[in-house]
Amino acid sequence: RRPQRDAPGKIAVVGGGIGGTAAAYFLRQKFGRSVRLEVLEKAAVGGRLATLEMEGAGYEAGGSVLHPLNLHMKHFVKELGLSVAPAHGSLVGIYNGEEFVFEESSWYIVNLLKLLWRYGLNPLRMYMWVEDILDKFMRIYRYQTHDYAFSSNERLLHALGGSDFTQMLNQTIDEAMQKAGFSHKFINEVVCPAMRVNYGQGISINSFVGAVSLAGVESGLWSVKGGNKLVCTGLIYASKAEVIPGTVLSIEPKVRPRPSGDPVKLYQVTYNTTSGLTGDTYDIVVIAAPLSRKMANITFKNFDPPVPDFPNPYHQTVTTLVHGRLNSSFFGYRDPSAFHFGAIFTTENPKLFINSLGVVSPVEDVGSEGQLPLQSAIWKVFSKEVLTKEQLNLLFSSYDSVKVKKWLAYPHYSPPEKCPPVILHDKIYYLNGIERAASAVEMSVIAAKNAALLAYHRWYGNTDMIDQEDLHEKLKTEL
Ligand SMILES: Cc1cc2nc3c(=O)[nH]c(=O)nc-3n(C[C@H](O)[C@H](O)[C@H](O)COP(=O)(O)OP(=O)(O)OC[C@H]3O[C@@H](n4cnc5c(N)ncnc54)[C@H](O)[C@@H]3O)c2cc1C
Ligand SMILES: CC(C)=CCC/C(C)=C/CC/C(C)=C/CSC[C@H](N)C(=O)O
Repeated sequence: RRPQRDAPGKIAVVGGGIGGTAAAYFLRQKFGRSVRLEVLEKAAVGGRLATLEMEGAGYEAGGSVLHPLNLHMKHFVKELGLSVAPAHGSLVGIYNGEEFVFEESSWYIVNLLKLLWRYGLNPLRMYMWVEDILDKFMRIYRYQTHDYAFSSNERLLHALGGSDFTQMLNQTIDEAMQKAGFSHKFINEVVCPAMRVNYGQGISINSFVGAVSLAGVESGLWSVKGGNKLVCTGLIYASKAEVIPGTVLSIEPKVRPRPSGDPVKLYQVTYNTTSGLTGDTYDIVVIAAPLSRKMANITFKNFDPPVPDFPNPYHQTVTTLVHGRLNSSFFGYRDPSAFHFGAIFTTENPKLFINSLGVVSPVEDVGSEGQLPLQSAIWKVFSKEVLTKEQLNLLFSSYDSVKVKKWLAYPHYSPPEKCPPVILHDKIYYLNGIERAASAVEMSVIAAKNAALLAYHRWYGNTDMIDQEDLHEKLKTEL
């Protein structure tokens, strides 16, 4: 479609994580070569995609695994000439604080029989339940390939799975799975550990993020060779955006006269750099960082009506990398040689001070099978609080190095949830509201593409490309 007006002159993207860098990429794709794109980043490009160095090698410390059906991320890896590394599989044990309630065997048939014996058909039914949700979720790729955009996160979810999807934000994964007939034992012993390993929270999280979390323990997971953050630096390069190191402090609407005399509406973005306070004006602003006082902490000055606050508490998760030997007796194994788990998930137990732990491989070498857990290995521990020396001494019989990264990792989920708006003002778009539905790398990319399409259609007045009803039916007949 031929644009009826000039392209915007300058666009600011606040935040250089996967959401911000993907937004820069899609904005370039839509608005073309002439627009100046600036990505304002207060820390490191990559954001929650980051590695920690240990003994000369890098390990994923934040977002680490991607699903085989995360098609945007797959596309980026291909387009940017990066390589996929399959996540290595290790034997999983589910620990309840007293004993292992499930111990994975290296024999497929043994696992099948154990699962059937303990949980009946629940595991198979869960797989089908998640597949049904994923099937609907995949519709987003078709909509976005055809350039359709949504003005709110709720409308986007509704277009994928109707009111079943939007309702998922109003109930816990516990309620949803109980309603669907899953047993308490299965929910507590299998579903809950998956929520704890992925989101550091139990079965009271909303059922949409719960389903995403269950997808996050399926087989076929992968990561990016060299580190997932390479996608972010690659997207910056591909989008020809300029990264400005600085902390955005405030955004304010301004009206300036054009050379012709007509007024033009712009946004004044003020940011702090190492050389002091500075700023610039932009036609469009895309915010790609969680907006709350403890996170992006941006003041919206002189907006009428005011841009509201979004009370959106984020959950603290601590990643601890430990090079050492696990103390198998802590987990009730007197004979260390019988201990064969490379990943330990946990059920809800107030006595437990960890959510999970697992052997990890360096980002350069992710495809290789993990070391035998008995030998000294690099373990990644997820916990709510920073582990004390005493706790480390309980978990490990010996260790020589420890690295810690404290995150405000993802929303603290507490349904019913309401996602913050995508449109904060005429030409200010916000990506991270989608995290209230589910926080995951691919979710940020989907939100980034949606914001870029929305910004483009609203700039050129293509109202027929926004919030179309029955897209699934309409696109069935369109090739
Ligand atoms: C420990 C952990 C494990 C995870 N594991 C997975 C996983 O395995 N798979 C998965 O899919 N997801 C995972 N996630 C979630 C995933 O990492 C995030 O959902 C995703 O990376 C969010 O990307 P984003 O760009 O939206 O936000 P961010 O990555 O947080 O990017 C926001 C950026 O904005 C910058 N910024 C903030 N405020 C300002 C400001 N005022 N001015 C300028 N810059 C600012 C920040 O420095 C940051 O770089 C995990 C998250 C954590 C913490
Ligand atoms: C968005 C869709 C459809 C799928 C994403 C599934 C996925 C990969 C979910 C994981 C989300 C998450 C926050 C994981 C955190 S921990 C990851 C891993 N277990 C680790 O040990 O680092």
